[in-house]
Amino acid sequence: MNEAPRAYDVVVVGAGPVGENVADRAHAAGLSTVIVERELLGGECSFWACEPSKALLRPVMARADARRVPGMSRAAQAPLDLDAVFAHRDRMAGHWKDDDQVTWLDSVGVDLVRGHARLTGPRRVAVHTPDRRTVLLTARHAVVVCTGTGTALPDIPGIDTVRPWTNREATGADLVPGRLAVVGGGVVGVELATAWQALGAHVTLLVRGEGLLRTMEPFAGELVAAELREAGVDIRTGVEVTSVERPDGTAGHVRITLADGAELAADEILFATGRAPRTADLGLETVGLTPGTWLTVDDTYQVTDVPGGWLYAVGDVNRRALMTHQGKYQARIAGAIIGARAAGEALDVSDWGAHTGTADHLAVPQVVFTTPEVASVGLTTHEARRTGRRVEVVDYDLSLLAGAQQYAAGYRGRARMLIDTDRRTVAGVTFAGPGVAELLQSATIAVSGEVPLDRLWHAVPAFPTISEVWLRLLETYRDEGGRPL
Ligand SMILES: Cc1cc2nc3c(=O)[nH]c(=O)nc-3n(C[C@H](O)[C@H](O)[C@H](O)COP(=O)(O)OP(=O)(O)OC[C@H]3O[C@@H](n4cnc5c(N)ncnc54)[C@H](O)[C@@H]3O)c2cc1C
Ligand SMILES: NC(=O)c1ccc[n+]([C@@H]2O[C@H](COP(=O)([O-])OP(=O)(O)OC[C@H]3O[C@@H](n4cnc5c(N)ncnc54)[C@H](O)[C@@H]3O)[C@@H](O)[C@H]2O)c1
Repeated sequence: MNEAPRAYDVVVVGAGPVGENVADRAHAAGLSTVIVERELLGGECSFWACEPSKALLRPVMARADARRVPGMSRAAQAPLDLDAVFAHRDRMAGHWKDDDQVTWLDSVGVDLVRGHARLTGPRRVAVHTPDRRTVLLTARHAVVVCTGTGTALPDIPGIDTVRPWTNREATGADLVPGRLAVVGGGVVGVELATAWQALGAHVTLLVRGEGLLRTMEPFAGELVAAELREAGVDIRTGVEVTSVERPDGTAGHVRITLADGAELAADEILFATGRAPRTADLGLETVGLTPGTWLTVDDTYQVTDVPGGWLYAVGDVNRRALMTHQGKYQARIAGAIIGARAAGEALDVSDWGAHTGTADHLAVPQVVFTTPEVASVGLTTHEARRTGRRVEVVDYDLSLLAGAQQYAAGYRGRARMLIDTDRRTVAGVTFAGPGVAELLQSATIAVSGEVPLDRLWHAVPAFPTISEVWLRLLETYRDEGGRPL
């Protein structure tokens, strides 16, 4: 039975990390707000992506570090305690329960409707609830779509018969497969190959291109590939999976055929082949959009092809920067924008202004949790070439740092800084090496703050830490200049 429509200022669809933050900010701006969720509040990140994957990787990375510390190396040779690792993962995934998020949502004054939401026209949303009711919602100011993404499975013969792993199975499994094939050499592929190899699987990484982590500086993928190989991962580059099947039925192994006719067998196959927007069953056709497509937005997160300025898309679903922290940044800005527009206030839409998304394309920080870690922000040389930016490139070998030698015997790592030649500011930084993740915020501040090089000389890194790389990069630039692209 349908109830009478409930009117709110703001209707948020999807309670992943991004939807939760949009709702919080909209409510904080004085707007009545409801959020709709069909699975668990907290979304992919909390239960099947960031949290469980990092929980699986933390012991792996700590053991890799310990193995390089003199005096600890022998103690760190033991296999991982799988029960303890999985118990940690289960805890970090909140045991796949969202009670804490419900309590939090309640505390910030946002209403919750559980069920599957679909647009039914401008400013209108119908929610089909688990108890088969339809709740109708209308929005006075904004509907904000934060429905995220799911694994984009390639259209390969047999794929629907082999029970392929996606990020959900690969972050939630309790049993270690004997042989795991991972398709895709992006972030998900390399992180989960790292985790499952260390947990005891024999991992084969099937990569279409010529290297790993192709959107980052090439040295990052090379360092990660070298360590994966040392750990026993069979990396095959330049290969294309053309079909998959379980010849002995669902319990048997997966036979994987490659474009060159080669075959291999695995117990499970993980597709880490990118993401697809969750917009196929969202009623997009009722507002003139095509179901299943990404939602293109302007810098205020309004969907560009929908008139009236009431439809926003925030987080993964707008494809600007598919990371939790970046989506939450967008959520804070979008909440402020919706609040300001509702109050009739003027918007500050200049770059880095309060009402424009800037960091999600000019200063996107990312950490890849592998051994070694990779951390990058801002431009890469590839991006600089593509966009025609005038930059100079400065490289430094991290193993030369006293801090790196203290950190680990035989430390291997590298850093690259891109200097904007005209403005003499830092346009991008990439670090690859053990322990570099926590260095990243220093680089993010330099890039987003557009800190002049002359002032960076006064930001003195402590001795002996890996952060002395900042000083060495500046000295290299002073003494040798940067290499123009
Ligand atoms: C394996 C893996 C590891 C990752 N690790 C990291 C990491 O370490 N750091 C990082 O920053 N990012 C990481 N990411 C990316 C991160 O998970 C996403 O960027 C983030 O989850 C996006 O948040 P979101 O709120 O936009 O979408 P989601 O988290 O996908 O949430 C969307 C929510 O909308 C709900 N929903 C969808 N459609 C409807 C509907 N019609 N009605 C009602 N509800 C609906 C869904 O159920 C879901 O709860 C990882 C991704 C993967 C796959
Ligand atoms: N630590 C983190 O911040 C983190 C961790 C995991 C995921 N993420 C985010 O999640 C998103 C998704 O990650 P992802 O690794 O799935 O996507 P991705 O786009 O980064 O990488 C997918 C890879 O799969 C390859 N591929 C696509 N189709 C293929 C096919 N048919 N056969 C072989 N290879 C194929 C692509 O060429 C690409 O290299 C990323 O945007 C990433 O930012 C972030």
